[in-house]
Amino acid sequence: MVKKALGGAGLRGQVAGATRLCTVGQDGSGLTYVGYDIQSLADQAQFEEVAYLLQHGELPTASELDSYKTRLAKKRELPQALKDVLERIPASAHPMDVMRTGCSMLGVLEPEADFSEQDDKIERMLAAFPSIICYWHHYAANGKRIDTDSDADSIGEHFLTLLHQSEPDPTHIKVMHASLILYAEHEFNASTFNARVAASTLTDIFSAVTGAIGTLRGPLHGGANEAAMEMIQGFNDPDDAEQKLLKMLENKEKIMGFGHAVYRTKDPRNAIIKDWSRKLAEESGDSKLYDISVRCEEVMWREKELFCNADFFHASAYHALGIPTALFTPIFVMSRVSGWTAHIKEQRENNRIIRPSADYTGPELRKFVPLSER
Ligand SMILES: CC(=O)SCCNC(=O)CCNC(=O)[C@H](O)C(C)(C)COP(=O)(O)OP(=O)(O)OC[C@H]1O[C@@H](n2cnc3c(N)ncnc32)[C@H](O)[C@@H]1OP(=O)(O)O
Ligand SMILES: O=C([O-])CC(=O)C(=O)O
Repeated sequence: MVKKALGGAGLRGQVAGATRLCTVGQDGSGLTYVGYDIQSLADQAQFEEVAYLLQHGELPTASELDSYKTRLAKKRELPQALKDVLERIPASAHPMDVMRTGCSMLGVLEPEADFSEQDDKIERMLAAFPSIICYWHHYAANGKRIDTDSDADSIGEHFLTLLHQSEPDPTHIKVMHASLILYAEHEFNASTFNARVAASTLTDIFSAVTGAIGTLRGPLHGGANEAAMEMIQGFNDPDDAEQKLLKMLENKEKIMGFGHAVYRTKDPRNAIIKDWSRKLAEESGDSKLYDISVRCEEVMWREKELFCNADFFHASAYHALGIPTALFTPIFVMSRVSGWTAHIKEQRENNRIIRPSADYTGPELRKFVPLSER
């Protein structure tokens, strides 16, 4: 008898472990990081406070934050051997492949000898990831070898400084803080679960994060911000967006940036990034993509009761910051590495190898037929 494959249900709703790091979709506490509501964190905190919270379980005091940021700033520079590898990655590569390769190479050059080094390695990845993507971006585009150090006060500012090779607008730095906070952590999403499975084998932290980057890359997960951008750029105006969306829905196409595996009526991160996208549109006097995005949101809710997830309004917001579309998902990596590594630490604290069972759906026992008789 052929049984129904559980995998087809995507393990939806099944509890696969415990975490103190995050709630997703719980009534009354939709999204919290270590007990703090996402709205208050995105409104009031810097990303570094949130990264510290995830790593250490408490918000930092002013002096703890100061020394944390000083340590991170000292870890931005890349070793020459890593720059050499980045220079060999072709300009045609996807930046997520660059992130995956860069993370893996960092683990080759500066391996985690034992778990006592984990906090140092986590800080290294947080600090170095923006440098990795920007170094490759400039070298691949025009052969320019940028300085990967900067005087920036934060990870978001460092990224914008390296990307644009100029001092960022203060509003843009605030958007980066909010965006990195929104993307930092989300319980047992696919990439985090991947990181925990890897960690449960007691592998090193770079291997676990490298796997998570590969998982985040897919358009059903982190890659949706890039895919959403490609879609909305194909719409001329809100009416055109509505017509084309209706056609896509008729053709049963997936609309990127909509829907969620856990949330049923809204993603609490959407209102926050949507608000930033609106402010950026007002500030620049160019509201085309914002207006198109709002119409998409209306049509999707009206037609399918599907709502924007964290990715959808990130597309227009990042575009307004002058960020190339292919770099959208690498920014997600720069942020989510804080959540992945917090989960890796949590897994290591109380570890047992993660090894579920499968419901067998193959043939009954068969007699082996030798090659010559087949
Ligand atoms: C940060 C993040 O990773 S957030 C997620 C980013 N991903 C995307 O934006 C990609 C587009 N969205 C999707 O593919 C899905 O909504 C997922 C992957 C996020 C969640 O998938 P699921 O948990 O399987 O979705 P769910 O069970 O709610 O789907 C219900 C129905 O709505 C449909 N649906 C869900 N999302 C969409 C969408 N974006 N466009 C069109 N239809 C959709 C499903 O196909 C399904 O239809 P069916 O019953 O006829 O098969
Ligand atoms: O939780 C999920 O399945 C996907 C998601 O929104 C995230 O990882 O931020």
